[in-house]
Amino acid sequence: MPTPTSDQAADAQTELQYIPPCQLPTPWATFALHAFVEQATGKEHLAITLGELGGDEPVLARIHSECLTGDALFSQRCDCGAQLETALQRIAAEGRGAVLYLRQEGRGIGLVNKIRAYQLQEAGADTVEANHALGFAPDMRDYRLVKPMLEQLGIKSLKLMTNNPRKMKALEDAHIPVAQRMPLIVNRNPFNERYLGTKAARLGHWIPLPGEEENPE
Ligand SMILES: Nc1nc2c(ncn2[C@@H]2O[C@H](COP(=O)(O)OP(=O)(O)OP(=O)(O)O)[C@@H](O)[C@H]2O)c(=O)[nH]1
Ligand SMILES: [Zn+2]
Repeated sequence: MPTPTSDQAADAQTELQYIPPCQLPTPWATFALHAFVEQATGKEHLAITLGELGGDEPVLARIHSECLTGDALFSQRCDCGAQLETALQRIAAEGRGAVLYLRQEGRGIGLVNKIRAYQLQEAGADTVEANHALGFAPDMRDYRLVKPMLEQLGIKSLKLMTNNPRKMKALEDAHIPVAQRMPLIVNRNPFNERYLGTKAARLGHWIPLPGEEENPE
C-alpha cells in the first residue's frame, strides 16, 4: 500500500463535514450560520457570513478563536467579546463578509485550563507565564482548517480584522491570501490593560501601548 504524502495526511487531519446554513438574525444584520464538523475531533466550528462571497473582491473577515468567557459571559479580562461584536457590526455595515468561529478556546488549551491560567494570573503570572506553568506553549492554536472552510464558502482572499502577527504568519504559511490587514483594537479597560500589554510585549500583537499611535502601520 503506498505511503500517503504529507499533503494527503494533512487533508485527512483537516477533513470537515459541511452543514449548510440557517439564518442568524442579530441586532446588526441577518447572517447565515454555517457549521463544519472536524472529523478527527468532533469539534463543531462555525462560519457567520453575509452577502455574496464569491468573486475576486477580498472579503472582510475575522478568524475568531473561541472565548466562552469573553464571547458569551461578558468577561472584561480580554477583548474577545468586543472584537466579535465589532467584526459583525463592520461586516453588517459593509453588507458582505465572514467570521470564522474556531473552537480553540483558551488559545487551544481549553476552557478549564484557561480558568487555571486565570488563577495563576490572579497570583501574579502574566498570560504567557501562566501557560508555561501549566505545561503549555503560549499559543497552541492551529489554523489548518481555515483553508478548507474558505474554499467551501467560495472565499478567495481576505481583508482580515486582526492585531495578531502570528495569525497573519499562520495564514501565509497555509497559502491563504490576505489582501489587507485591518486593526481591531476595541474595549481597552482596567481589567484587560495588563493582558493587552502582555500580548503586545510578549506575543508581538500590533496593539499600541497607552500613549502610542493607534495604527502602527
Ligand atoms: N491560555 C489563555 N488563553 C486566553 C487568555 N485570554 C484569552 N485567551 C484566549 O485567547 C484567544 C484569543 O486570542 P487573542 O490572542 O486574544 O486574539 P487573536 O484572535 O489571536 O488576535 P486578534 O485577531 O488580534 O484578536 C481565545 O481563544 C481566548 O479564549 C489567557 O489568559 N490565557
Ligand atoms: Zn477572550
